[in-house]
Amino acid sequence: MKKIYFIVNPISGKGKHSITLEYIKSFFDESKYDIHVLNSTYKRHAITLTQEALDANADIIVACGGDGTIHEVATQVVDKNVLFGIVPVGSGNGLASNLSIPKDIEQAIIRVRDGQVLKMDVGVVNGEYFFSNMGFGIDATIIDNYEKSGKRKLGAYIKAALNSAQHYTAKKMYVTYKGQTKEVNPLLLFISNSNEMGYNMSLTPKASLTDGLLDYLMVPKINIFKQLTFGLYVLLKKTEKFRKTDYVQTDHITVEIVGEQKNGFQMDGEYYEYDTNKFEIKMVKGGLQVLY
Ligand SMILES: Nc1ncnc2c1ncn2[C@@H]1O[C@H](COP(=O)(O)OP(=O)(O)OP(=O)(O)O)[C@@H](O)[C@H]1O
Repeated sequence: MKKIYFIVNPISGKGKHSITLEYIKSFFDESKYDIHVLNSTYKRHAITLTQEALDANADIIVACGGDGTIHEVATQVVDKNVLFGIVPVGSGNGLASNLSIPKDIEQAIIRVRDGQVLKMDVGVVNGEYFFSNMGFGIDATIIDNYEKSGKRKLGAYIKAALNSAQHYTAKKMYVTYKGQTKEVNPLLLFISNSNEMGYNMSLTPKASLTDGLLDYLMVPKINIFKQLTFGLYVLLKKTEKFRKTDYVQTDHITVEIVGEQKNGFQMDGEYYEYDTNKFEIKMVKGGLQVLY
């Protein structure tokens, strides 16, 4: 008998999905599978629910939500003998797209039942896991402003992006990789495991979930016209060809932010603030066994 826990974020995406125990059971043979459904009722609740599933010796734990929910569930199962599944009902669904997991709920549940296992790499920043990407530049500021707005609509996101573009101030940082240290003032300092950010967009099209490497992309603070040009390179998925871009693939990066003691960054699309100015980013190769 296989024990499967589905951890559902009921507000993911537009919150219009309804993944109930009865619905999920209709896909599984009851003599072979013991199915459980747990709904998150507040931010980061999925972490506790995943612990509950682990304590109950789950064989498979499935995150039903967007990249935020995937982050909360997956952090608990890295390097554990549990399979991880995804039913992508978020708004962006970057990681699920990179794994070619269908957006159709029914098809995604069938992947959990019949799919193959991929041992995917996991990023680590100062001991915290991330699965898609993290960043110290304007992406972090946009997410911070968006979260502070308290709204979850696309309009709030666009407003946060415009506001951040106007008021963003680049911080001086020292970045070290492959034995060399560079001083940078980034508009973007983006480190990615996945080749998709969601909405079919990518800053790091060459990234692979299984190459043991992180893709580092740094674009310095540039004027608004050059930013628009860079936007075109993003749409064409050719960011590394933009003249000012520094793009490398490596398994170890350190970032030291000059001047401030408290520093924020985004990780899998959520904003975090740490009481340090030194960050070490590395990988757990093949640390997550994901069904796809
Ligand atoms: N019941 C709840 N009420 C409020 N927030 C919740 C609840 N359950 C989970 N959350 C929080 O909702 C946030 C967003 O979740 P998630 O990433 O799954 O959806 P999304 O933002 O629509 O998708 P994406 O990240 O792909 O754009 C997460 O930070 C999660 O902790």
